[in-house]
This record gives sequence, structure tokens and C-alpha cells, in this order.
Amino acid sequence: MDAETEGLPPLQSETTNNVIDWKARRKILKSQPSTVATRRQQAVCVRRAHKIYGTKKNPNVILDGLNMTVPKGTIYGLLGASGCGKTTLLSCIVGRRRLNSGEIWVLGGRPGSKGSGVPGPRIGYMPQEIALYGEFTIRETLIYFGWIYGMSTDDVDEKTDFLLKMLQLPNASRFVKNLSGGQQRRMSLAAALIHEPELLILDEPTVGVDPVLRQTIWDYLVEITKFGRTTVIITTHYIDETRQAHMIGLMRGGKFLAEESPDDLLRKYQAESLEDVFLKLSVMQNMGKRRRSSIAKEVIESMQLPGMANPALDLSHDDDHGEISGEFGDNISMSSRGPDLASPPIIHAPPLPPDDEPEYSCWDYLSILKKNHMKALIWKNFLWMWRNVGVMAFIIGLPVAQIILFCLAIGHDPTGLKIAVTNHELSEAQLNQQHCPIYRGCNYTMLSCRYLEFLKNRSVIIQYYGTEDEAAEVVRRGKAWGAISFSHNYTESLVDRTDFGQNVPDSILEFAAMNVNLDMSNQQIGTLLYRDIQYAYADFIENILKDCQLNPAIGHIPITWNEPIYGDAIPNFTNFAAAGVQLTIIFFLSVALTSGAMLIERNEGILERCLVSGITGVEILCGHVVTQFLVMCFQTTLVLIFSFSVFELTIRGELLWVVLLVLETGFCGMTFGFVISCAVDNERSATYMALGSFLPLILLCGIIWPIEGMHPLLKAPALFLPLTKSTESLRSILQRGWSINNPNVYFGFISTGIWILIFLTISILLLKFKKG
Ligand SMILES: Nc1ncnc2c1ncn2[C@@H]1O[C@H](COP(=O)(O)OP(=O)(O)OP(=O)(O)O)[C@@H](O)[C@H]1O
Repeated sequence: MDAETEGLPPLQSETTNNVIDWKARRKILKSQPSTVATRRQQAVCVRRAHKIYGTKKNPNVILDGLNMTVPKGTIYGLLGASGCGKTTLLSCIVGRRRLNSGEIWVLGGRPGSKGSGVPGPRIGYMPQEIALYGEFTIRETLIYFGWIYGMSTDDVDEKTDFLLKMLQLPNASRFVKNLSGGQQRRMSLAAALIHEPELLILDEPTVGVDPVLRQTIWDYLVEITKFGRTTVIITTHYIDETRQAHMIGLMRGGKFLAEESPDDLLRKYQAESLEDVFLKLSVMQNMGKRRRSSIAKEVIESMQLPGMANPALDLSHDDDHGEISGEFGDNISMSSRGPDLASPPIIHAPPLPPDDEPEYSCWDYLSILKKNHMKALIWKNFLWMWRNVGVMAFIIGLPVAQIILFCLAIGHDPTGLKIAVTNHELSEAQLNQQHCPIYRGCNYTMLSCRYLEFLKNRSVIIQYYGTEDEAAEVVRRGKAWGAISFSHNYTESLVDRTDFGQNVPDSILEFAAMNVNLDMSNQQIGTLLYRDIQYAYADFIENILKDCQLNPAIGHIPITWNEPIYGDAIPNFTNFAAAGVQLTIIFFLSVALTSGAMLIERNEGILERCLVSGITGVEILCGHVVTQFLVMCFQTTLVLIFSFSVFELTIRGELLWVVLLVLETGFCGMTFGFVISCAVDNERSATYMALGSFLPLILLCGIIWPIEGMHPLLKAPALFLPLTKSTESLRSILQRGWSINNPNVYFGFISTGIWILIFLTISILLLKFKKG
């Protein structure tokens, strides 16, 4: 026993019927200075807590130097008007919010530090929100929380029966979402009680509960605190129900107006109800009286407040009432009393004793992966998927649908392009019939028609017009993609052009040329027609030369195009874009899946509850990684089957590296999803963030356009983006058949790995440090 605890009445033994003698205990505590050791004796001890929301310019002060002392084994009723900061104070106590300044000690330690039990199974937290999974049954919910707290399933079942009876909950197989609002609150209370924690923190547990059941709950709380085993902090709007509490903290204006037992408060303020006490103290505070004593007397004498029989306060014989927070010499709340009542208000409190509690190191934080936590989290994630099987089918099917759409819609040559032709070699009748006669063999008749036949073979639709102006007008109106015209002596001039050789006159050159005007507003279509018109001409010349028993090579441009070293002789855009599209689909679906799953938990307050129960951010992330990895494996398998087996996209390299790279990229997307869900607070912001990153990544990662063609300022940053190197790597495996030993390929794996580490670290840091 250390110096400070020596002489204190024991918590459990040496007292009548094992019940704590609070009066004796408070008297002794009063005489003690505030030390780390005395603060550690309390269940909860808050000193000079300051909490401010908002900006520096527009601060909203919620806690203003608040002191609070919750001795072990008490029921502590935390009262105050709506919005006064009760929930904020509780979240600071459970370690989910950070004070701007001041100290909090919980079960002997700082929240979040080793041995404090917060977060952890020593604490039972019922937040204000329901914070339960609607898709789970009552039993499943209690099993989930029981497992987190390290209970066996049998123990949970046993406790479930008791809690269902005590809290008058329906059958354990009922889904939480089908319970009434009041039943859901009681269910939430059951989840906090399941493991019989040392410290119960209940934020408005009796809202929507009928008076009889409310009494049952209070009886239960009195029962569990009777032997000092359990401490309860409870907030409620029903002030009078806290008559059964051992201590009441009346909160207003960021401080406690009083922190005493209900009987002491009623006696001291000669009130009939705690509401009256609260009213009187509020009026006193409004009048700017920070301290009681004679000022209080003066105030009360001048006020006509309901229920105050005698406006004078006789405090002289009130030795054992006490504001325990004040007993350590650093309380500045309204009801501070004793020998210093007449002294001026304390403005500068003495410095707090030093903190001897070691903080968690980063490594400690990272190394926590408890078996029971992981079991509960993975089971919960799979159960959620099972209960949302329709959503899961959609999530697994979506990438398949996207890859099918991509393969069917992107990269194929446009067909059915219309060309308006003015062919002056045609007669009036042929023009009217839209008929262009073809003479085959070594025959130099109507060569324009013979050429156009080759153009038609390239899926171009030809329509004949009488004049060049008519044809051009059709193009101008957007009814055709180009206009071609042939002179009346085209065939003859073409033959003469060959016969005359180098002596060919300009007039013949002019008549032997067809005139082309294209609509180049669409680069893809314009380029394709530009190419097809030339390819058709080469085919046409080659065909005539062959038919005339001449060497077709005479008609070629003198360039010999050999087999490409990599890729196809006529590359197609589908194969170019496939690598980037496959990675993008898997990456962004993982982002959506992960951020969605995490945000569901965050929005419903479940994440907060889990973190308070001792689950770490790392464990939550790992739980999601395990379950979503399985989903991703399904998605990847289907995407690859559809890409390579059904649509027969080119794959020259080893499938193993393709699979691994796609999975790694999906994992990277998952971690990016974690970052989004940890950085923002709602689905809308998450959607904006995901959408905001989607287009830049598509545009900058070389998925639809080579990085070599980008603005020089963009080239360098583009190289460091998450999908750039992996796209390049996958393209090299698919198109060039390169393997992992090629730097181009392994850089893709390395770069994605680095991004995974970056995203994971950011998520873990956000989960750990992003508190209100
Ligand atoms: N994250 C936040 N950012 C800014 N202000 C906040 C935030 N959370 C709470 N507040 C504000 O702080 C004040 C105290 O809120 P808190 O929820 O702690 O009150 P409360 O006493 O629990 O109220 P109630 O009894 O209605 O639940 C309120 O004015 C609230 O608007």
C-alpha cells in the first residue's frame, strides 16, 4: 500500500456488509494533496479539462477547467442541459476525443496508455447512438461484443439469457433493425453490460424506457456497484432518477456547479428535487458568482426560487458534504467549500503533479493483433456480407460488367462510316441507280469503281452525288465523314500517269488524283479514314498489278514492314488500354468497397464503440483486409477470365504475374479506401474524394494516353502516382511477354507496394490521432 492509500477505508473488506463507507472515505480524501497516486485510485479523475470546438476565431468552449472525481464503486450521475458537453466529456474519458488541455485518469492510467484499461475490456461503453449492426440478431450482436471482450460463446449465451430477461428484450433471434427504438437502446445497454466491466460509461441508457424498466435498470446498477467492483458513470435527462446515484455532477457552462451526493445536494440547497437544486445553482452561476459562501447566501436570499424554504444557506455544520474534485486542492467549481470559502476565487491553480505513465510507443500500437479481436472482426465482416448477399453479388459482378462493357465498347475500329463520292466517270443513269460497275482482271476500265470496291471492303459506306458541292454539303451537315471526287477521265489519266513515267504532265497528274475532304473533327474517325483510304489504294494497285502479271511490290512504298518485335502489326486500342482499365476497375472497386464498409461502421458509431472496447485501428483494418481480399479474389478471377478467355485480349506473359499484380493493385485500392474512410466523416465527402481522385488517376497514369505525350510539367509527378508503374508493368507483361526479372515489370510491383505502405500508415495514423 503506498503513502496515499494508507489509512483509506478499504473498498470492499472491513466495512459492514462489504458496502463502502463513502462518508469516511471522502473525509480522508479531502485532506490529501493531489498526486498522481491519489488520482490513480479513482475510477475516473479529470483535472482542469479544457475542450474547445470550432476555430480560434470562433471558439466553442465546452469544458472550461472542469474537474471531476469518480471514486471506485460509485454510480456517478452526470447531469446537465442538452448540449452542455456531457457526451464530449465521456468521449474524452473513453479516449475518443482529446482535451485541449488538462488531465484525465481512468482506472489508474491515462486513456490510451498502458494499463489504463481504456480502451479495453475493463470498460463498458454505451454511446448515445445505437451503434449496433442492424443486420445482426440480438444473439449475434452479443456474441460479437462478447468475443471482443475475450468471453467464450457459452459465457455469452449464459449472460445473454440474463440480460434479455432483465432488460425485457425479445427473442435472441430477432434482428436488431427490427427492434423498436427503445428496444435498440436496451440492446445497446446489454452490449455494454455483457462482460461485467469495471467501469461502465452509459450515455443516456434510459431514454425511451418505461418507468418500471428504468427502475429495474437502476436496481441492477446499484447491485453491481454495491461491493465496489463496478463503477458507473451515467448521463440522463431524467434528473430525478439519479436520486439512486452515489454522486451527482451537475454540469453547466463547461464546469460542474456541484459534485456531491444527491442527499447532500437536496439538504444543502433545501430543495425538494434535484431539478430545483440544478435551477438554483444555475441562477447562481448566471449571476457570475463563482463561489458559494456568503455570496451564495446573498444570492439565494434575493431569489424567489421554487422549493426553497429558507433562502439562507446554513453551511456551517455541513462537514461531510464534499466536492471530491476539490479535495485535491485544484477544484474551482461552484460548490467548493470548507475553510477557504471566504477567500478570493482561485484563479491560478497550482501545477499538476507530474505524469509517470509511459505512453504507448508506435511499435506497441502496431504490434497489437489479438486473436479474439480478429476472430470477432472477421466473423462480423463475413456475417455482414452474408446478410447483404445481394449487395455482395452486385459488388462481385460489377467489375465483370465493367470489363465486358470495356471489351465490347472500346478500341474497335468504327464501322459504317459514310463517304460522299462524286464520280464523274459514272453516267447519269448509273448515278441515279447508285451503281458503279467493276471490271476485274487486267482491265483498265472504270478504275474509280474498282478502287471504291476496296474502300467498301473496309466497312465504309459509299453514297454517290452529282457534284462536289453537293458532296461537301453532306459532310458539312454531318451526314458523312468525308467527300471523295474522281474526274471524268480518272481511269485514262491514271493509266497515262504510269505510262508517261517521269515525263507525265501536270494536267494528267491532276486528273489521276482523287480529291478528298475529310471531317477531321473526330480524331479517331478522321485518322481511321485517312488510313483506310490509303490502305484501300495500296490494295487496289496491288490487285491490278497481280491481275496484269506484274510484281505487286512495284506498287508499294519502298518500306518493308517486318513483324513487330512486340505487339501486333496493326495494334488495337483495346489491348493498349486493357492493362490500365483492368487495374483501374479493381483499384476503384476496392476503394468503394472498403471506404463504404468502414464508413457504415463510423457513421453508426460502431467504430467508436469498437475502439473503446479495445479493438485497435490496425485490427479493424486487418479484419477488412482479410474479408475483402476474398471478395477481391473473386473479382480478379472473373475479370481475368472475361478479359483473356471470353474476349481473348492479348496475354503474352505469365498469368501468375498478371494475377499477382492485379491483386496487389486491388490491395492498394483497399488501403486507399481506408485512408478515405478515416479522413472524412460521411459518405458524401468519401464519394467526392473517391471521384476527385478517379479522373486524375485515369488521366495521369498513362491509362488512356501515353505519359510520353503529356505536358513536361505533368510527366514527372505522373510517374509517382499509384497506377502509373503498375499499368506500365502489366502492359509489358501482357503485350511484351516480359517477366518479373525485367525492371519495367518489377518496378510496378515495388511502386504499388510502396503506395500500400503509405496508405496503410496514413490510415493507421488517422485512426489513432484523428479525434475531436
Ligand atoms: N465534433 C463536434 N464539433 C463541433 N461541435 C461539437 C462537436 N460535437 C459536439 N459539439 C458541440 O458541443 C456541444 C456539446 O455537445 P455534447 O454532445 O457533448 O452535449 P451533451 O451534453 O451530450 O448533449 P445531449 O444531452 O443533448 O446529448 C454542443 O453544442 C455540440 O453542438
